[in-house]
Amino acid sequence: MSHEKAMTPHEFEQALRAKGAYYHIHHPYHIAMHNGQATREQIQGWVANRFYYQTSIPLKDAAIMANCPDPATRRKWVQRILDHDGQGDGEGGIEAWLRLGEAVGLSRELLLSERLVLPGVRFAVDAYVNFARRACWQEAACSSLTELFAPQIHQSRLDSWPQHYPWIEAEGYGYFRSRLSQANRDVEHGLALALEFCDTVEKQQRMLQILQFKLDILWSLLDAMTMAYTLHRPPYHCVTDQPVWHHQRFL
Ligand SMILES: O=C(O)c1cc(C(=O)O)c2c(n1)C(=O)C(=O)c1cc(C(=O)O)[nH]c1-2
Repeated sequence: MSHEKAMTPHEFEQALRAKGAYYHIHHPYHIAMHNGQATREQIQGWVANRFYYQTSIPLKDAAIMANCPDPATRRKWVQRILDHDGQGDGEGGIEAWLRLGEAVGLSRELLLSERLVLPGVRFAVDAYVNFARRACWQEAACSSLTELFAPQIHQSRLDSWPQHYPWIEAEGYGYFRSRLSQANRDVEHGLALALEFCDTVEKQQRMLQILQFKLDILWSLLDAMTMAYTLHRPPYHCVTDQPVWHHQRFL
């Protein structure tokens, strides 16, 4: 047992928010996209690789629900799955992302085939899903708190991409727009869970490490994309110019 005193809920929230310094909005790949310096191949690579994150989020949220015995929490959490999968006649985030793919010149079939998903991206995203399966549901739930920083990143794309990339069709931007309010609602729930659950210094320190783990995942996605699309060193580049890496989900 540590003799250090736990932070107050307000201080703990500030400590979680301070992790925004490490959000992927600060990654050079993301900065280049924001500044209009990204090539068509870099934008397409990002959209195709991020699709793997999009399709994995509902698996991650279902894993959290599978471990959560509290009906009140599940009742709220299930909305996250519906946001991505759609409900009734309403299309969800996965469909919106496929439209983003089309808007940047990638067919639905190509995105769905996962052929462009780099191994490093796959491993990082799979680590998130596997963490959600193994961890206690409160820790897994709070690992979504990078979403504290997400509305700003979606807004920044809406502000900058249409100016820099006139070749991207406007219908593609629906996903970013819909996440502005969805992410804010998710964060309200996630933050309340975190502040209630982390009532000791040990739990608070562990949760800050979990948030860093999640930030590391997002950063690693862009590192893998930098290797492939900026440095032109995709996997096996010194052996073959074919994308021979696996494109199957082994979760
Ligand atoms: O575009 C982004 O930069 C970004 C980041 C994140 C994030 O911070 O994890 C999410 C999303 N988008 C997103 O669209 C989304 O649905 C989402 C769900 C989650 C999560 O951890 O449950 N993160 C994110």
